[in-house]
Amino acid sequence: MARVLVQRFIGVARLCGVSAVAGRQLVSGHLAMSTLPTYETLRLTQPKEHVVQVEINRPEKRNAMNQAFWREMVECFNYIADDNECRAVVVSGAGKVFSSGIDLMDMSEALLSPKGDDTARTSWHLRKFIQSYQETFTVIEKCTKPVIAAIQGACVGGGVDMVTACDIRFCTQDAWFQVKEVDIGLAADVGTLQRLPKVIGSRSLVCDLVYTGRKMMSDEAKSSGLVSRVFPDKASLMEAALQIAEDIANKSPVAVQGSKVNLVYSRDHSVRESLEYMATWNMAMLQTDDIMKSATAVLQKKNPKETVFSKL
Ligand SMILES: CCC/C=C/C=C/C(=O)SCCNC(=O)CCNC(=O)[C@H](O)C(C)(C)COP(=O)(O)OP(=O)(O)OC[C@H]1O[C@@H](n2cnc3c(N)ncnc32)[C@H](O)[C@@H]1OP(=O)(O)O
Repeated sequence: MARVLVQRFIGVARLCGVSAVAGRQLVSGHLAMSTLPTYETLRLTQPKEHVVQVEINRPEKRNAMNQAFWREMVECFNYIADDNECRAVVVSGAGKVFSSGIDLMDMSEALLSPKGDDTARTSWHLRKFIQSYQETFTVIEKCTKPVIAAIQGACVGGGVDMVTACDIRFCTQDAWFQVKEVDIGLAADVGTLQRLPKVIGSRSLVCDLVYTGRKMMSDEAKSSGLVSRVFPDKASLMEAALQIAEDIANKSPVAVQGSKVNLVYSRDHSVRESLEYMATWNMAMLQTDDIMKSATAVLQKKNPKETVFSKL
């Protein structure tokens, strides 16, 4: 029976022009890559085919999020969202910590002393400013490519806002997390209060962390579900993060990115609404050639790397 199915799939796959080409496209021993943009605060590299690594690159300031960072993240993720070579993203921090949160020495004047002709106008501008900072992390969620956060050392304030917008979180044993906004006199306003309760199940724990600003160490981060895996050091963390990114990038981008879109949707809607959305989504996406390619590879017990999917 299995053989008949394999032959049937192979027959149809041939008709569809599917070729199970082995290996990746290497150019003189290097992965072929499109030119990645350069930024002041972010370093983009392509460590594996179809994988982009976004590294916050201010290690001497513990990757504090200065004004350039808040702007560049939006540019960077809009670029990645449109880059059909990229199928998975790893975000990380250069040096010994992931991020120390907002740059306390480079906070925008729009935040510290908002201007306007009266209270309404001042508030209006401040609201727009806050929304623009919210977009810095919402772009991670809007980007249909899965984003894996690799966290070492401190992940403070804005760092927590950032990683809660990611799809998968891994950390090192020495990692710690701190929703520190109350300590600088504000309610966290760029994602933590909205996303953290959906990431970790316990509302009591969320309130405990948010109201006290205490540190949560990696073991508690793991037991609460904030991170799914803990590694002894940064080297093993990065290896695992890049490996899972590569595994994801080897699969059908139609299947993976459709899954992300629908997971994000279902987090914010009822099961009934989400099933409706899914049915409408898949009435188009089920017509992809990727199903035939993937099913043929499964039946032939091929390594997923051997199946080549066209760009999305
Ligand atoms: C609309 C607004 C939305 C956004 C809100 C966001 C809010 C937040 O993010 S609240 C959290 C603010 N962050 C902090 O309170 C953390 C402050 N930093 C630390 O606690 C420590 O630096 C840390 C534990 C992260 C690391 O400690 P370590 O001993 O390894 O380094 P340091 O010697 O302290 O720092 C080295 C240099 O980095 C500078 N630096 C560190 N954090 C920040 C920061 N958040 N902003 C600006 N600069 C930072 C520090 O001053 C040192 O610089 P230098 O003296 O020039 O060497």
